[in-house]
Amino acid sequence: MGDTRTADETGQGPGLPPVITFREPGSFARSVMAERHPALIQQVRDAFPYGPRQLRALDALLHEIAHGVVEPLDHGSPDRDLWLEWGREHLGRPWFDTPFLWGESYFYRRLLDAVGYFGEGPWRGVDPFAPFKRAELSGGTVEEELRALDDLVHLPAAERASALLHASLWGNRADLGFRGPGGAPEPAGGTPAGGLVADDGAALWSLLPPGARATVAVIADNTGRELIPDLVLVDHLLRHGHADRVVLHVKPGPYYVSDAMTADVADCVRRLAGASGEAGAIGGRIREAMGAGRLDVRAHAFFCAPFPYGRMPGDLREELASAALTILKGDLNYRRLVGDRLWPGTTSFTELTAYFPGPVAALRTLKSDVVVGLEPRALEELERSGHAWRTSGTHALIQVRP
Ligand SMILES: O=P(O)(O)OC[C@H]1O[C@](O)(CO)[C@@H](O)[C@@H]1O
Repeated sequence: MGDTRTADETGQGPGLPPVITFREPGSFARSVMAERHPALIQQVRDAFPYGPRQLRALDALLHEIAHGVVEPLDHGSPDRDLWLEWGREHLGRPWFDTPFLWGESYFYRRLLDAVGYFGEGPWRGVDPFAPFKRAELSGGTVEEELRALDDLVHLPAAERASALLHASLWGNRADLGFRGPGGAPEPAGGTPAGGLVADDGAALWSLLPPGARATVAVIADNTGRELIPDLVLVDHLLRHGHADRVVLHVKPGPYYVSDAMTADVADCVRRLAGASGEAGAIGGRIREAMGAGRLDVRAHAFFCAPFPYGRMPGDLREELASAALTILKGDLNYRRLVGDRLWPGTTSFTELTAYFPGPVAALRTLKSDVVVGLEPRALEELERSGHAWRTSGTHALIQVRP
């Protein structure tokens, strides 16, 4: 069957670089659908004593991805109609023909259907990724990272601020989906293996002068080893007057394995508050800030939608417009911010994000092909390195559009 979709529907409009799909043999996106997703289904299958219904549904999803076409959500799924609309151009076609952003997002939604997350039965509301999140939170690495906070207490404020910003940035490398079977190994030792390919850190701090009574929005990404340093940074912003109020945006449901939901925020705050030393003090202050409404948690449905932020609904746009700065964490949020396309690496970050309702800062380790805003010389050097710098999580960036 020929492709009868219009340029708009495929996202391959004139003048724009191609939208990334799973089609390209050897591409990173293809490996996500062909290797990572099947491995993840197996991990979830192993982690729970599911009944025959869930096991059959997981097997069917696995088979559908490899051999079938994209099927709609189950009858009775609360958002079936929404996804019928969102998937109008993709349902009924092979999974590998769908855009990377849409297909990956829909995969996670289908996984929730398979395990009965939205169903009427006993598995309703059981986060299929909870065991992985729990193991990370109670593990030795988090323990060490919490203890390391004691070393920062006596640093001058500016140095501490920079250290906390970098901890939040590199926390994005600790991504459970990324580390799973089929994923690249995590660089050892918790220290950054590459460097920053762009560093607008100074511009970020200049947008948050102490005493400005600003609201800062943080669009969170992963829980655990990423959300903990995010919360530590939030505490610093509130405590040192860089922000008067912080709104932390999380996902309304399980997504991309380790993405933070409200329940995960609660677990991370509990983990902090239960620790000794500076970590415990920070946990106590975060609880207080939440109780006083200085730290608000929101879970807008759009954060699990398969679209770039250019399509954000009016209420979210209005909310972000009122922030002095939106800090946007992680790789997926970056793809949604600039558009999941094969942009030339020197494309202007400022121009691509001009539509965003207010000043925005992206904090991201590189875990997919999309990257913009690089200096031509830096890009050349990276390309010459022969290293998988775009996808291996060894490099990171801080990019700001004031
Ligand atoms: O948690 P992050 O930083 O958004 O990373 C998620 C990234 O991992 C992947 O899901 C691949 O496993 C990418 O497609 C995605 O951009």
